[in-house]
Amino acid sequence: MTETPPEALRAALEAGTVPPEDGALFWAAEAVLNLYLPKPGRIGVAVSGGSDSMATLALLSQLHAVAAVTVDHGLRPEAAAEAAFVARFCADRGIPFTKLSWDGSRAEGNLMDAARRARLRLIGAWARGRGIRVVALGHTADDQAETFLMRLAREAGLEGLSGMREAFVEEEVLWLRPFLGQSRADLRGYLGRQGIGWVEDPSNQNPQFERVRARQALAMLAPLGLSADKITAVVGHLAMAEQAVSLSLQRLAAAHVREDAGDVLIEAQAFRNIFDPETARRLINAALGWVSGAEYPPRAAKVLDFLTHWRTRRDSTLHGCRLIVGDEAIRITREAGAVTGLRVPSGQVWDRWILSGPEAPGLEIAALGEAGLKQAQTWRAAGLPRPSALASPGVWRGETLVAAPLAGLENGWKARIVRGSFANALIRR
Ligand SMILES: Nc1ncnc2c1ncn2[C@@H]1O[C@H](COP(=O)(O)OP(=O)(O)OP(=O)(O)O)[C@@H](O)[C@H]1O
Repeated sequence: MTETPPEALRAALEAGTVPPEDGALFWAAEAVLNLYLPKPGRIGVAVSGGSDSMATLALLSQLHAVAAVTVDHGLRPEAAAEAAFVARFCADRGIPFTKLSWDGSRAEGNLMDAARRARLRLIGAWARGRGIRVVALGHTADDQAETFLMRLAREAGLEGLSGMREAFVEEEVLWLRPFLGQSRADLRGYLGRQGIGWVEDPSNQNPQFERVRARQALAMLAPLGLSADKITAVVGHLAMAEQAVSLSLQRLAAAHVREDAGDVLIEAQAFRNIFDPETARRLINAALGWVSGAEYPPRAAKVLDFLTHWRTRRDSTLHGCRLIVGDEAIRITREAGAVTGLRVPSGQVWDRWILSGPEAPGLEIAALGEAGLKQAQTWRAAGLPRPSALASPGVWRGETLVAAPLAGLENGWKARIVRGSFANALIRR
C-alpha cells in the first residue's frame, strides 16, 4: 500500500478492497480533505516524530502532495535526533522536509503552552512562505478526551468543553486535524502494519505534565465504560450547542457591530437589548481579545464588573483596551498605556499591525489607532511637523512615525491587522 498512487488508492477505497482498518483511516482523511481543501496545492504536515503525527504524515502522503515540517524547540537533548528521524522518513519517500528551530530558553509562563504557540507561529510563517495554505496536525480522539478532562478540572464552560476543532484558521493558515475522530491505537495499528516506526517522547510519561496525568486518569475511567471515543462523542454534542450560540453571536455582530480603524464599535442600543448575559460576555471578550491581540482571555471577574456597571461608566480600561461608552456606541480601542514605547521597523508586526508604505525603510511606529490619536494631539500641540505620507493627524518625529490614525493613511500606505477581521475572531478555534 505504501507506494500506491492516490488515484489507485481512491479507486481501491471506492471498491472496498482496502483492509477495513486502513480504509476507516483513509476515509476519515478523505472526508476532511474534501470538506476543507480550498485548492489542490501541496499541504503541510506538522510532525513531531510521535506516533500520531507520523501516521498523519504517512496516511496523508498517500492521498495528497505533502510537505513535512518539524520544530525543534531546543528543550530536550533528543529533539535533534527526533527531527533527523522525520527527515530520514521523508527522504526515503521523496517528501519535502523542513526543520525549524525555536529558542525556548527565554520563554515565560507555561512552557508547553509557549512552545505550542511558537510552533503555530513558526509553522504558519513557513507555510505562507511556500504558498501552503493548509497544514495538518496529528491530534486524535485520545488528545480530545485528555483535553476535555483537563478543562473539566478547570471548571470550563461550553466553549472550553466543546473541545478542539477539526479545522481552524490562525496565522493566515487553515489548520486541519483529520484524525481527531480516530483513536491513537488505530493510528499506531496502521504504523505497525506498515512497518513505520516513531519516536517516544520521554516527557509523554512524565506525570509532572498535566496532559500525562489526564492520560492516566482517562485509563482509570474504563471501569465506568468511559473511553476516549465516548468522551469525543460528548464533546461533539457540546460542540453543536456551542456552534448554535456562536452563530447567534455572529449574527448579532454582523447587524450591530463594526470595525473602525482597528477599533470595535458596538451599537449601544443593541448592546442594551441583549437579554442574556452570556451573549454580552462573549461579545465583550471577543472584542477585547481582538483589539488587544492578547494570547489569553480577559479576567472573567473584570468583564463581569464591566457588564454590571457599563451604563454608568463612560470610560473603563480592561485587558489592555479602553471601553468608551458613548450615546450611540461602545468603542473598544487599544489602551495607549498598554502599547507606548514599542518601536518596530516597518513591515514587521507591531502590536497587531503591519504598516507598510512606499517610504517604508527606516520607519518606526510608536502608536497607532485611537491610542495613537491621543498621542498625536499631544505632539501636535507641541508643534511637531506633519508627515508627508500620512493624512492629518499622523505625526512624525524625524524618521520616526510616532502616531497615525489608521483611517487616515494615504499615498499608498497600508496598515493591516495580522489576525484578520473581527468577524473572523468570533469564530471559535
Ligand atoms: N515539534 C513539533 N514539530 C512539528 N509539529 C509538532 C511538534 N510537536 C507537535 N506537533 C504537532 O502538534 C500535534 C499535537 O502535538 P502533541 O504535543 O499533542 O503531540 P506529540 O505527543 O508531540 O506527538 P504526536 O501527536 O505526533 O504523537 C502533533 O500531532 C503534531 O502534528
